Amino acid sequence: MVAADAAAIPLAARTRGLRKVYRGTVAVDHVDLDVPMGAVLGMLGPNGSGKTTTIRMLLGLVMPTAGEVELLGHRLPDGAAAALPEVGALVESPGFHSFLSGRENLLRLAAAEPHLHSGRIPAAVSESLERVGLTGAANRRYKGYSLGMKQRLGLAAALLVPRRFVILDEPTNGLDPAGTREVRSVIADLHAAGTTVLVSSHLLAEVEATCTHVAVLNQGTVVAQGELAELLDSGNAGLLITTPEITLAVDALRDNRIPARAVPDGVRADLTATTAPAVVETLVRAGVPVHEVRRDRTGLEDLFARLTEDGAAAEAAEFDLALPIPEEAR
Ligand SMILES: Nc1ncnc2c1ncn2[C@@H]1O[C@H](COP(=O)(O)OP(=O)(O)OP(=O)(O)O)[C@@H](O)[C@H]1O
Repeated sequence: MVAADAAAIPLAARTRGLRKVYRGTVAVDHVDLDVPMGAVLGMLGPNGSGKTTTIRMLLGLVMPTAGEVELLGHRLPDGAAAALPEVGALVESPGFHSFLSGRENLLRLAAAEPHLHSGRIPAAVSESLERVGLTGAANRRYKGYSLGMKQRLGLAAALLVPRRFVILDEPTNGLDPAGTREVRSVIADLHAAGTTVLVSSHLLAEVEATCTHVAVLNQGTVVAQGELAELLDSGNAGLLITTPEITLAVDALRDNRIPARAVPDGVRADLTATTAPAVVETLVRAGVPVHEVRRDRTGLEDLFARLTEDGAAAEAAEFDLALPIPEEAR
C-alpha cells in the first residue's frame, strides 16, 4: 500500500498526535491511527500499552491532553453528537444497573438511541439478545451474570441499532471458547454487512483470526499499522510442509534454489524469493508425499514480540514501521 493510496481511503476514525497524561503518567502519546472504512482493525498491544485509553478518546469518553480525533468524518468533541449515534461500543464498565435484568437494561439504553423508533424498541432488544446468545438469560438480573454474560450484554448494547462503526474493547475477555467463537462470528457478520469494526486485544491469534488490518501499540504509541496480510507477509515468511520424506524434500527444494531446512515432521521452506504454489509443485515433481502445508506465522509473532519489547518503540520509530514495512525492518 503506497502512501498516496492510503491517503485516498476513506477513514472511519483518524487520530493525529493523540496524547493523554493522567497525573504524570503518559498513557498515550503521538498516536496517529487510521481506521479504514469497511476494515476490521485489530488494535494489538500488551497490557497497559494504551488501547483502552485510545478507544475512550475515540468515543469522546476521555478528553485528550493533546491531539485530534476524527470519527466518521466529524472532529471531536464538537462533532460528537453527529458521529456517536452511528457508533456502537463495548468498553469496560458499560454502566448497567445491577438490579435490572439484561433485557430491562437494554430497553433503557434503546430508549436513548436517537436512531431507533420507539415502536421498534422491544424487537430490536430481542434481536440483539438473540444475536449474542443471551435470550435464555435475558430476564435474569444483571447482578447475577457471569463475566462472560456481562460481556455479551455489552456487545448486545453495541449492536442495538445498525451501526456504521463498532468499537469493541477486549470483547472476548471472560468468554469461554464457545463465546469467543460467537464474538468472532458477530464480527464477521458486521464486516460482511460493510460495518467498520475496531477491536482491541492483547492476543495475536485473536487478531489474526478476525481482522483485515492491525495497529500495534506499545508504551502508549502506535509502532506499526496496516493490512494484516502485509504484516503476515513481512518478516521471514515461510511454508511448513509435513512429510515423512524430510531429506528428499530438503534436497528437492535446495536443488531448485529454495532455501529449506528440516523441522519436526517436515521441512520449512523460505518464501522470500518464491511462492507457496511453486514450493508445492517442486515437491510433488520430486515425488515427495506432501501431507500438509501451512504458512509459518512466526514472521508476525517475531515482529510483534520485537515491537512490544522494552525499548521497541524507539526501534520502530527509527525504522518508521508504518506500513509498507521498509526492507531494513524485515
Ligand atoms: N484513569 C486512569 N488514571 C491513571 N492512569 C491510567 C488511567 N487509565 C489508564 N491509565 C494508565 O495508562 C496506561 C495505559 O492504560 P490502558 O488501560 O489504556 O492500556 P491497555 O492497553 O488498554 O491495557 P489492558 O490491556 O491492560 O487493558 C497504563 O499505564 C495505565 O495504568
